[in-house]
Amino acid sequence: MTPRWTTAVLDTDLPGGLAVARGPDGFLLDDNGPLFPREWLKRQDLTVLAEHGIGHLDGEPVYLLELDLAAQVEGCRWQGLRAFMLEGDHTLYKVLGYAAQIGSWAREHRFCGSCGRAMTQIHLERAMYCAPCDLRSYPRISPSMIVLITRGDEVLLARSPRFVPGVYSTLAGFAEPGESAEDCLIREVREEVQVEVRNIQYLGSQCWPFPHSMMLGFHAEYAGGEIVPQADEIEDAQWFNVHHLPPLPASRSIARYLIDVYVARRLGLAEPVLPG
Ligand SMILES: NC(=O)c1ccc[n+]([C@@H]2O[C@H](COP(=O)([O-])OP(=O)(O)OC[C@H]3O[C@@H](n4cnc5c(N)ncnc54)[C@H](O)[C@@H]3O)[C@@H](O)[C@H]2O)c1
Ligand SMILES: [Mg+2]
Ligand SMILES: [Zn+2]
Repeated sequence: MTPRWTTAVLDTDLPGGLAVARGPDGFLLDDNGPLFPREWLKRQDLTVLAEHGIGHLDGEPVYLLELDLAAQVEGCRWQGLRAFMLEGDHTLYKVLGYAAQIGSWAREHRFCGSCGRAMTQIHLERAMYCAPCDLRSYPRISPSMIVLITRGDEVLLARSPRFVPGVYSTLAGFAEPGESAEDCLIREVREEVQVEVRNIQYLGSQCWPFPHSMMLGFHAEYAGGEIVPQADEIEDAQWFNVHHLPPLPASRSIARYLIDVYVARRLGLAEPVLPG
């Protein structure tokens, strides 16, 4: 089956297509959603920092207008990416997640990180270029490990002070230079709860565009230690029985998938599918 959405670097000199506008408050939206005829959108009073051709949705070229300010457009409002993740068409969320990552990269790479001069877009390549330094800057992706630790019928879940009240999730953390995925996982688990793990199994990955994580999801068995939550980062961490789970993360997140897979295996239910 042909996918509905494919990314591509499109020529911004060509006319036509659809476009999304992204500003400090998220994406512009009207009753038809966040995709507008591009020529119409460009006639609105918007301060465009950068324009990028980002791909094809149902065969139509899609462009991104990255804005400096959130303008008022009649009949339209602004909505953050998280709201698109939580509900609505998943393919549309994928388009917007990609647009958000390209938008923040374009915004943050207007100037060369080495010499400070203005950079230019390389034609038909997703890279910004500084000629004097011969430096290319590509979109930033941050590998992050996420792990469900289990002990028989129990799963180790924690909450960060940033979470919605009551919600508990799996442990996660960013890879540091010099680490393998497994090194990072073991370090993060030690830092966040002072627990040791074994039998690390990779389950799958997910793009998490908040702002640019690539989540690598694992299952690990408990190997030892008493839970000691990391000050400031972890508000609470506990073992929960699979029959008595607390409120869990959003159903489209890989955190939720890791929990649902284990619960399904434990209870002999059908396994869930990881949303891409
Ligand atoms: N998709 C999911 O289900 C899911 C669930 C949980 C966490 N996450 C994501 O996983 C990522 C990591 O989780 P965390 O917040 O617990 O990370 P973490 O445990 O590494 O702690 C966050 C800290 O890491 C540092 N940091 C921030 N950005 C960084 C980067 N790009 N590289 C290295 N260090 C960085 C900062 O000091 C920040 O305070 C976040 O993007 C988070 O949103 C996704
Ligand atoms: Mg963490
Ligand atoms: Zn330079």
